[in-house]
Amino acid sequence: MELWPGAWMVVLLLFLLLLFVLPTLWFCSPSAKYFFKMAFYNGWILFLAVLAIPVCAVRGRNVENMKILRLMLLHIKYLYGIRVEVRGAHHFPPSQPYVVVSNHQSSLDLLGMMEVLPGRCVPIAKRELLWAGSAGLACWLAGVIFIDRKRTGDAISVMSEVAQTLLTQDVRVWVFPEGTRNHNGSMLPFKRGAFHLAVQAQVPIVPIVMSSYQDFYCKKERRFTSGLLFGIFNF
Ligand SMILES: CCCCCCCCCCCCCC(=O)SCCNC(=O)CCNC(=O)[C@H](O)C(C)(C)COP(=O)(O)OP(=O)(O)OC[C@H]1O[C@@H](n2cnc3c(N)ncnc32)[C@H](O)[C@@H]1OP(=O)(O)O
Ligand SMILES: CCCCCCCC/C=C\CCCCCCCC(=O)OC[C@@H](O)COP(=O)(O)O
Repeated sequence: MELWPGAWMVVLLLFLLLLFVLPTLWFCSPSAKYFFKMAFYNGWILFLAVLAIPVCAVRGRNVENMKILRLMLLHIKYLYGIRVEVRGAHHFPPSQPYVVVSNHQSSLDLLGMMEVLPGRCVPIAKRELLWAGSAGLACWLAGVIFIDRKRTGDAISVMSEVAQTLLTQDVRVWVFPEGTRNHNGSMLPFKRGAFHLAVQAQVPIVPIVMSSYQDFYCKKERRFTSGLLFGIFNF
């Protein structure tokens, strides 16, 4: 197929325009910067998941695969200039099943979570994440537990099974008891599942708090800067 001779010129002009417009937006518009950073965050995780899938598939669905995901995600904080400070990590019980409960501000929590994720620990996630392309498959291979939040009965029976698995397969579980992301500076009332789980399995609860992202990230204001710290306090 022959291209119309002026077509190359148009393509070149569009390319130059992009070359000029994108950096201008990046430096002049905090909202555009926010969108680029979030788009790259999701896109990069989807890409990393593509790499992780064949490695994890060797073992099949296995909680040990979570180590692979963790190692693959640890560098993201450097890309975003986020320094993660962990305090009190020694409070993790050394070697026994337990339920970690932590606050949930945004998908950036993944960075803090990966920083401290103990061995053989899997998060409980909303079922929709299973359909998030490569990330969903990687999560499934790493043993992430999916619950359908719209069907309380089903979610409860999944969690009762988890209570058994916790003990028989020496697994730890990470639950966001608020049940959804909440970035308004306070905490939502807790859902009860994590606590039923700990009682049913007779295991301790380990609370973790990630400090507010307000200094460097705010979805409402479309603001996402870098170089600021968030701490994780485990007490
Ligand atoms: C490289 C690629 C990498 C990819 C990334 C990898 C990492 C991915 C990380 C992903 C991170 C993703 C992060 C995410 O996706 S966060 C979103 C998903 N997580 C959650 O929803 C948190 C867990 N939710 C719960 O625990 C809720 O309680 C559930 C969902 C179970 C029900 O919620 P619901 O709102 O419907 O109701 P309710 O809590 O008011 O409870 C209702 C009633 O049921 C009773 N009840 C509850 N539970 C139990 C039980 N177990 N046994 C017996 N009874 C139980 C309870 O006492 C109450 O009864 P009563 O007291 O009023 O009489
Ligand atoms: C081919 C299909 C492409 C689908 C593209 C999907 C894009 C998503 C890509 C990557 C996702 C990265 C994994 C992020 C893990 C954190 C997930 C998360 O934070 O889920 C939110 C959940 O806790 C609460 O959900 P809601 O606040 O109730 O909502």
